[in-house]
Amino acid sequence: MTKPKVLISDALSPAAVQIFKDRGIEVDFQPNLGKDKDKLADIIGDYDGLAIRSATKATAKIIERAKRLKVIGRAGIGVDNVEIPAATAKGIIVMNTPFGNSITTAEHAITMMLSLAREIPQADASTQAGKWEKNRFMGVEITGKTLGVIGCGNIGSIVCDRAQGLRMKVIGFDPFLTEERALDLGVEKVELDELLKRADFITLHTPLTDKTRNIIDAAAIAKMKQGVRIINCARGGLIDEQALLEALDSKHVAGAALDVFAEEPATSNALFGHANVICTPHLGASTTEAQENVALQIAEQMSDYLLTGAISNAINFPSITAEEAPKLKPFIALAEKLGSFAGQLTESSITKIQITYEGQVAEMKTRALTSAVLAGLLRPMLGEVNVVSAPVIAKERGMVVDEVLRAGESDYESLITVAVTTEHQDRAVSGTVYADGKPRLVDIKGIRVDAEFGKSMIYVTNEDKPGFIGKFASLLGDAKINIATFHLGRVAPGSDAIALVEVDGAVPAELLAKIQALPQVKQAKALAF
Ligand SMILES: NC(=O)c1ccc[n+]([C@@H]2O[C@H](COP(=O)([O-])OP(=O)(O)OC[C@H]3O[C@@H](n4cnc5c(N)ncnc54)[C@H](O)[C@@H]3O)[C@@H](O)[C@H]2O)c1
Ligand SMILES: O=C(O)[C@H](O)COP(=O)(O)O
Repeated sequence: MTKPKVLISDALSPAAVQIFKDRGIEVDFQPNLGKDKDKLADIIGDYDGLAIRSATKATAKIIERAKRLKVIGRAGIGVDNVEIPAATAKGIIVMNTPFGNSITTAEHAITMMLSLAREIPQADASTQAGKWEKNRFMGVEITGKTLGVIGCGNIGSIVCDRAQGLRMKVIGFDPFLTEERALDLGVEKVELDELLKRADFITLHTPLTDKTRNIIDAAAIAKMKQGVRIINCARGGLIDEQALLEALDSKHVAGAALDVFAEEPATSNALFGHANVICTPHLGASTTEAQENVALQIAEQMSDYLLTGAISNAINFPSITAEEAPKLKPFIALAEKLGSFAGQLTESSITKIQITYEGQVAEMKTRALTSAVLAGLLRPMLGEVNVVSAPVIAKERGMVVDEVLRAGESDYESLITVAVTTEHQDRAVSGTVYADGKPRLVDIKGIRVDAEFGKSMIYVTNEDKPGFIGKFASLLGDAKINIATFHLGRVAPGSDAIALVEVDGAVPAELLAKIQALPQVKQAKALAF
């Protein structure tokens, strides 16, 4: 067998090079190559593995040229620099190291908060310039102050712990934070508006998703206390930078500490030079310890995959063997989509997930399928959850996951049902795979349907009364949204009904609001698969 060949195109710790060599893998270490996308595109065709940090953008264009690439390994957490659908379409595994730099990044957020409270960078620059401006710098104490943590996952929860050590009162907003987990963390669980209203300091620790983009915008800032200080060591797009600038100018926001920016590398930014802004160039994960951790871990994971086929911490595929793969593949897609369907409809903490496998699918590797359901379910909230970490995350968050296996009890050869219990409601959705290998939705909340999962869909629950379909279709027509497929179902004439409509293109928020306002409509949601 020829030796697999790996390219390291970012500044990983050299520890990774040694691991690859020790495992018998040829390795090419070009720490600055990631910044030169043309050169990367020219040479990527020679490699089986690509190891990166955040500087390399593994775009669809690069992936297209990666003729023999089998694995992209991210030595770190965020994989927003990898076009996952493009990699998945080519069968390239994308893996990360979800925990290796969490402590270091949490420490950076705390450092930024303290620097902000005492204006350390500004005072340092002034002192070293020989100004001795003792009266210019008047800090604030953090003891007894309220810290609002938005996103209490791996990093956020470490920040909560450290802040309590600094005698702060910690309040947290995270839709996936259960009361039990909040109690364990010693955090008061609050809604976002309350956090914005009460916090003296606000720190962000969510992934960048459609739901979190610009979570701190002008409207959110308007709800904050006068003199609030904001820290962002997560992702740039979480803050509307223009709105922040205006709030800093008006002194509504007393200071901001930013490690990440809407556009990176951030060599110019409207916030640069503001007296109350302190910045670092995406240094959250930059400690010797964290870089050793993530480099060693990614090199081991990539070597395992290239040499033995074992998969761990994959974002886009569960751990399965080569023999199992072809049979499982369509059911994995079904499981992820059913989970995603349920996840996109869920707005409060999930307490229980029951997955029932009936017929032939009950004899397959249901653990992998359950992981795929959980990854699909959690991803709309958590962004970078993968099939390996999804069960751990679900457990950590106090979600009970039940698998039920039944041999040949349904009308279908194979049927998967995902039932989700939240603090407020129960919801079940079932699907199957037909002979064409495509996943289908066959039951939603006990209502029979037969629908494929479209890229962009509108899901409506309504009262089965005359007039709804006409009004609904005209709203779409007025918005110039083309209907691709239309599926209706109901419990009984005149009772609860659903409409599941595939449309061409994204669903604008204004259109959704108009659908929601129709008299027969109980709920309208835009879904993406
Ligand atoms: N600055 C850096 O160098 C650096 C280093 C590592 C990670 N990061 C970034 O930090 C962020 C957090 O990483 P992590 O490892 O803690 O991730 P995580 O997945 O463990 O935690 C993210 C948390 O955000 C929560 N969340 C999702 N949507 C939310 C919403 N709308 N409102 C509030 N909470 C929401 C999730 O429930 C989850 O608990 C990520 O964006 C990651 O890419 C940055
Ligand atoms: O997501 C991450 O792990 C961080 O953003 C760190 O990115 P870096 O490896 O480029 O420092």
